[in-house]
Amino acid sequence: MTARIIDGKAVAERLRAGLATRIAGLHFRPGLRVVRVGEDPASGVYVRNKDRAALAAGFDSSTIHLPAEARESDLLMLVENLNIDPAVDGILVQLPLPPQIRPEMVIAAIDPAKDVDGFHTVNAGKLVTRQHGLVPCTPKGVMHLLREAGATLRGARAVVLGRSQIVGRPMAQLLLDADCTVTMVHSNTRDLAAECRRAEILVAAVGKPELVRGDWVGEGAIVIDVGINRNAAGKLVGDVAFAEALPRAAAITPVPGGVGPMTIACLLENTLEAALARRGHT
Ligand SMILES: NC(=O)C1=CN([C@@H]2O[C@H](COP(=O)(O)OP(=O)(O)OC[C@H]3O[C@@H](n4cnc5c(N)ncnc54)[C@H](OP(=O)(O)O)[C@@H]3O)[C@@H](O)[C@H]2O)C=CC1
Ligand SMILES: Nc1nc(=O)c2c([nH]1)NC[C@@H]1CN(c3ccc(C(=O)N[C@@H](CCC(=O)O)C(=O)O)cc3)C=[N+]21
Repeated sequence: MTARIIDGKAVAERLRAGLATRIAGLHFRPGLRVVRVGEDPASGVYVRNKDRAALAAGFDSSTIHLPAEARESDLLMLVENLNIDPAVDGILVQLPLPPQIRPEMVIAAIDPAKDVDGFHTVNAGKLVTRQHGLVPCTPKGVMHLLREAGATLRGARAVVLGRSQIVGRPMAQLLLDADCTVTMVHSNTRDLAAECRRAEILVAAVGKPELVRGDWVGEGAIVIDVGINRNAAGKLVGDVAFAEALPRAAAITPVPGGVGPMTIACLLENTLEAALARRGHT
């Protein structure tokens, strides 16, 4: 068998086109502000991609760039101004931040109703208690891709590799809510390969280039590769050895062109959701 390649770029384009249509029918433009501090080169690419996609879909989007030496209090004051600005529906503070700024303080300062990353404790708490809130973009994008791939979720054995606050944990929660049988594996797991091999749905979010080898992938598994890493040759690769996984998986996402574009599309989806919720639509 050779796996079907799940085209995240195409799915993201369709999602964004749907958002553009909905926004064209509104009497206002949902507002997104992306805050970038310093010059992290990877952030530069993502922030530009977000801005371009947001503007194309009809959002009122802009990036606010603070210098690398900005103090935590400068950023907190900026967040407070965005919180009270009625034109702003979504606030995203690009991570990582420079070392003098504590990310948890900044995330806690964002109005949960404008927290389009879904990182605030209020939104994280809503996710685990199954209340309606803003859901982190990357796991939300993965769920879209699984549905597009025609995956049967109910009762499926899902394995999530990685347990970060922004990807692994919310990912496991969403899979659980979709009635998967979920296993989370991490750096203390004994025999990672064996755990992964049992997965019917395998989501890799570890940040280790090509950690998941071909023989970690069960026959017919659906493999979602969240990782975005540069390998020794400077090439962009995922957490899964793509060529090795291809003959075993039923479907697999590529890197680039898989989960990454979905993260941006879901950021826009969250911004529209936040804009409607703030105006009393549900
Ligand atoms: N496509 C997209 O839109 C996005 C992609 N990413 C990418 O996804 C990847 C993961 O990101 P993120 O979740 O933020 O990363 P973190 O570094 O926050 O978390 C990594 C997780 O993987 C686990 N881990 C690390 N090494 C190993 C190992 N050798 N074996 C088993 N488990 C391991 C860690 O375990 P432990 O908890 O035990 O330390 C941790 O839970 C990165 O490549 C990142 O660039 C991230 C966000 C968005
Ligand atoms: N507050 C915050 N929220 C985030 O969601 C957030 C963040 N900080 N910091 C960094 C990570 C990473 N991230 C990506 C977004 C898009 C692509 C993406 O579009 N990737 C494309 C292109 C990749 C390329 O060519 O470099 C692809 O995979 O095809 C990747 C990664 C969001 N993150």
